[in-house]
Amino acid sequence: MSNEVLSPAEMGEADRLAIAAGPLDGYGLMQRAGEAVAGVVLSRYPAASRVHVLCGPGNNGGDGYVVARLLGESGVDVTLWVSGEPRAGSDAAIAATECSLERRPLAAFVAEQGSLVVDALYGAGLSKDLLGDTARAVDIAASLPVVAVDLPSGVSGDSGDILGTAFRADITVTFARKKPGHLLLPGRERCGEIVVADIGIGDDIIAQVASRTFENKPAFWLEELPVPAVDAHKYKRGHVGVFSGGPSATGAARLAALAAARSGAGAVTVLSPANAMQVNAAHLTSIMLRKTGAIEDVHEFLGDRRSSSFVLGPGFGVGDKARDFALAVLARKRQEGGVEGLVLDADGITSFRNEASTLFDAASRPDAPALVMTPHEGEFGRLFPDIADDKSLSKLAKARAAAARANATVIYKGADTVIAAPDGSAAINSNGARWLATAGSGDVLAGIIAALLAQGMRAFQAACAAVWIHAEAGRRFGPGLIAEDLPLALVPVLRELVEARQKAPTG
Ligand SMILES: NC(=O)C1=CN([C@@H]2O[C@H](COP(=O)(O)OP(=O)(O)OC[C@H]3O[C@@H](n4cnc5c(N)ncnc54)[C@H](O)[C@@H]3O)[C@@H](O)[C@H]2O)[C@@H](O)CC1
Ligand SMILES: [K+]
Repeated sequence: MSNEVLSPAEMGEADRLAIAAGPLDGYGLMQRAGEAVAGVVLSRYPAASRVHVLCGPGNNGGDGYVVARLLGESGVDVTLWVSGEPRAGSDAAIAATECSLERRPLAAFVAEQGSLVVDALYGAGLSKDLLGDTARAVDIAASLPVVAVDLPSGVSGDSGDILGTAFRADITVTFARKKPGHLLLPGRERCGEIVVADIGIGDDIIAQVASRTFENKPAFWLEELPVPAVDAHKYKRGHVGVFSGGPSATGAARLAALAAARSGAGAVTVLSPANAMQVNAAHLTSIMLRKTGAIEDVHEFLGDRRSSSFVLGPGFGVGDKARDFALAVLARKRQEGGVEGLVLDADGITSFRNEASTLFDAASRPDAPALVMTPHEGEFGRLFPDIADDKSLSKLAKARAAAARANATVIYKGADTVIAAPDGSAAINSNGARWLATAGSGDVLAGIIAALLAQGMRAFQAACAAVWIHAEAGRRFGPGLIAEDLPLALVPVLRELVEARQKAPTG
C-alpha cells in the first residue's frame, strides 16, 4: 500500500531507519531528493529562462543545494539565494560544499518575470513563523511559478496550518509519502500539484514506521466493498432504517434512504412519526415506510425487523426523542443478526451536546452496534468543545481524539474531511469537491454509510468508502449539483468500484 501518510516525525524516523538499513546514507537520500526536484523542474519548465533556488539552513536547504548544482550542471541559469548557514557536519553542509555556485543573501532576493523559484527554505523542520527576509521572498515569489521542496515553506507538515505566511507552489515535490500538511487545509491549497518522489526509502521501511494515518483512496477499502455474489441463491444485502423528522422536515430522511438504497442496501425503511406518514408515503416508492412515533415503536421495529443499520439525525429535530431513539438502537447487540451500526448525523449529534458521555458510554459496550458520527465543524464543537478549542491540535488530531473518546468512528466533515476510528487509525480525504457544499449533501452521505454498514463493511472502512464515493459523485457531477442529484450520481462511481473490486486479486 502506498497511501500511508507520515507525520514529519514519522518521516524523520523513516529516514533514520533507511539510513541504518543502507545502502544510502543521509547525504545519499538528499542526493535522491534533489535529483527528483531537479527532474521535475527540467521536465515541467523547459522554457524557464532562469531558476532562483532559495536555500534555508536545514536539510530542506540541503536538498536545495543539490537542486541548484544539478540544474547548473544541466546548463540552466541558476541563482542561489541563501538564508542561514547549514550546521557544520550536517548533510546540508556537505551539499552546500558540493555546490560551487555563488551564494547571495536571501535579504537581497529579486526575481524577474519569466523565471522560476525553487523553494528549499524550510520543510519538515519548520518551527516558527516566516518573518523578515523569508516573508519578503514569499511576496516576491507570488507572481512567479514555484516548485516547493517537500512542503511550501510556511506550511506545517503536521497540521497544514500556515505559520505567518507561506509560499504558494505550483508543484510540491515530497519524498516517500505525503505528509498531513499536504492534505489538510489550508496547506493543501498551497501545495499545487503534489509529486511523491521515490528516494530509496522502501515499503518495508515505511511499514516499520507503522503510521496510522492514510490518504483516503479506494485501495484502502476496496477489498471490503460489498459486491453481491452472482452465483449465490440468496445474499445478504442488509436492511437500513432511516428515522424521519416531522411533517415539515421529511426530505432529509428520504434523501438518506434513497442514497442507502442506491448504495446497495437490500431494503430500506423510513421510520416516520404518525403525522408525517402521509407526506412520506406520497414520496416513496421502492422504499418502505413504517410508523415510528414513540420509543415503543422503535423497540418493536428493532425486535421484529432486524434492521442492520440506522440513520438518525437528518431533519429529525433536537431533543429527548433523538437521544432515546439513538440509545435504543445502541442498546442492541451487534452479533447474531443484530444491528451493525448507527449513523448519527446533524440533529442526532446536537441532541447529545449536554449528555455526550451517555452516548459515548452506550457506544463503548463491546457488543454494541458501531457508532459512526458525521459532524461538521459546528456539530463537532457541540459534542467535543474542549477538543475543538485546543489550538495545539490539527484537524487530524482533533478527529482522532474525538473518536477515541466517543468510542465511535468520527467523520469530521469539511473540504478536508478526516475520518478517525477509536483505535487511532485515521484517513484524510482528498477528492472532495466544492459542489458538495449544498443542502442535503450530508444526508446522502449518512445514507451511503448506513448501506455499507448494513452490508457488513467494518465501520472505519465503510466511513472512508462512503466519504470517497460521495465526494467522487459530487466531483464528477460538477456545477449545478443539488442533493437530489447525488443518489443517482453514485451509480457510475459504484459501477467502476464494483468492477475494480471484481478484478482485484483478493476479490
Ligand atoms: N536525511 C534526511 O533526514 C532527509 C531530509 N530531507 C529534507 O530535510 C528536510 C527536513 O530537514 P530539517 O529537519 O533540517 O528541517 P528544515 O530544513 O525544514 O528546517 C530546519 C531549520 O530551519 C530552522 N527554522 C525552522 N523554521 C524557521 C523559520 N520560520 N524561520 C527561520 N528558521 C527556521 C530551524 O531552526 C532549523 O535550523 C525535509 O523537509 C526534506 O526536504 C531530504 O533530503 C531527504 C533526506
Ligand atoms: K520548502
